[in-house]
Amino acid sequence: MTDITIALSKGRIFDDTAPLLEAAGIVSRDNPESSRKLILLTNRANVRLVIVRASDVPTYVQYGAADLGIAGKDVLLEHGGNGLYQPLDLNIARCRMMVAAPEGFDYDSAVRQGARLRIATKYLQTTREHFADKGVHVDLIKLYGSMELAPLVGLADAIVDLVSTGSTLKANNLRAVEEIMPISSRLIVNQAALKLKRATIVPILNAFSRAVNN
Ligand SMILES: Nc1ncnc2c1ncn2[C@@H]1O[C@H](COP(=O)(O)OP(=O)(O)OP(=O)(O)O)[C@@H](O)[C@H]1O
Ligand SMILES: O=P(O)(O)OC[C@H]1O[C@H](OP(=O)(O)OP(=O)(O)O)[C@H](O)[C@@H]1O
Repeated sequence: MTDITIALSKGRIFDDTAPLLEAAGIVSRDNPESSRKLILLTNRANVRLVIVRASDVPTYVQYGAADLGIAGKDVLLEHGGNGLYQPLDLNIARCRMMVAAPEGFDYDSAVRQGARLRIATKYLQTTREHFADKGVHVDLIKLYGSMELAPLVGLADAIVDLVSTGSTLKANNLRAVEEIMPISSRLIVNQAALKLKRATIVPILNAFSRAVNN
């Protein structure tokens, strides 16, 4: 029996993936919210889940430490996608990558006038590319979270972050001023594993695909 390892982050990705895994006949024996275990066994003796940071999922799959993984498009763009197949958009963890600025900040004028903007973000590659395409000069400030704070304390003029309901922006007197792209999570596969473990992996991919399209 071929062993399969699937890398997932806990929280929204695990929660939204659990029904898809179930459709593929895979049920975790533990809940990562209540367990401190990082390797979770499943009802299938040959399938295990590993729980990693969302932004680490592509790395585990790239190096073959996991055969499959679930990662947001935001994370995949920052990683670059080396060594990965991305066969399926799972349509889960949907949100939008946006530029956001304080309520009073005239973003459109600043861009029109060619001002050099200071942008705080966790998403350096995507942000750099977005503003380069627009021909806007930006100074990027790398943060790892709580981006919404940066414009409030003078660290940046604006941020690039993910927005879903908009309540985090609203709570911090920010508003979305530009959409960069819609985001959802994809199933990713190690390229070598797909060749070597094809007979085990393809039925899992097909079951995910059927569950997503239902
Ligand atoms: N508010 C949101 N609504 C829906 N999907 C979201 C939202 N925020 C993030 N996501 C998506 O879910 C994925 C996982 O988010 P999660 O909050 O679990 O990790 P993270 O905190 O962004 O990453 P890390 O732990 O590596 O810093 C993100 O990569 C993104 O694709
Ligand atoms: O528009 P909203 O529905 O308010 O969602 C947006 C928030 O969601 C994400 O954070 P998350 O909840 O993942 O927190 P984290 O970045 O600290 O993990 C994102 O970084 C925003 O802060």
